[in-house]
Amino acid sequence: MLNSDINEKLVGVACVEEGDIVLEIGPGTGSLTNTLINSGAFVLAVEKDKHMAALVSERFSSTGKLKVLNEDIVKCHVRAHISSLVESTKEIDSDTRKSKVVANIPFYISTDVIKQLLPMGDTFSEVILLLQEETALRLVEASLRTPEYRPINIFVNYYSDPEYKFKVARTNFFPQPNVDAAVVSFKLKQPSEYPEVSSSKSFFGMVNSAFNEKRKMLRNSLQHICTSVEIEEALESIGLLSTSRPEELTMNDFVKLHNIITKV
Ligand SMILES: C[S@@+](CC[C@H](N)C(=O)[O-])C[C@H]1O[C@@H](n2cnc3c(N)ncnc32)[C@H](O)[C@@H]1O
Repeated sequence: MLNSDINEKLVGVACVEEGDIVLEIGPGTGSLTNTLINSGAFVLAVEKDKHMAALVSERFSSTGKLKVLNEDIVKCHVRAHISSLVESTKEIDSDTRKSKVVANIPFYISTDVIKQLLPMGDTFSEVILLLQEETALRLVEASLRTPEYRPINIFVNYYSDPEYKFKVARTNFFPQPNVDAAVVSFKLKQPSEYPEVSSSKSFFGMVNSAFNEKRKMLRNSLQHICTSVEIEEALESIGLLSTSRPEELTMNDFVKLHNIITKV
């Protein structure tokens, strides 16, 4: 369970307003749920544990502000559930409003949740997560030419504008974990704002191939797409060295490279 001051700060970062629809993941006994409901939100909570789901549902049943799905978030059809909720809240203009995600997630599903939710800019305006601090720093602050720089950084920047909000010391949790946490906000891009690539599948396929052989130069690791000479020419045409390795390219560099080498 999380200290109530931190719940307040977490909800404050999300600027939750009366009538907002908020997805919460793993509500447990409902301490964050309580703060969300008190801020005027309607909460869709996805809780894997049957007993916890029943408990939290019962706790807030009189408010009419909580719907609990007893499901694994990773397998849940989030988009369909949110859009039917938006449809059913008649007084709200469903064309203009966007739902949010505010969650103290189980740390072990962080990567799966990020991969699942960040491409949902058509459904959510913002995803605010309490993550393990190390994960938060790796996702938001990993710099070029460091071992922490990975395909997930390209993924995060492709779909969102991430921001590290604040650290949450382990003493704010009960029971106390062995690690500190941090709150990160991911402002989701609308699908029309995604970098222009012919296919996101082909783009991330190229990024993953590049990082699979991280120590190799791109002119060697991407030879399944085109010849090494063509890769060298493409790199030089976007102002990079022909000997570049994946950790030297920003997300925009990868986009430019992809758009050239998939056309040759
Ligand atoms: C509040 S979270 C834990 C948060 C804390 N940051 C941590 O990692 O220990 C714990 C809740 O998430 C639920 N949970 C765990 N995995 C889940 C999943 N895949 N989908 C939905 N709920 C899940 C658990 O049943 C539990 O009630």
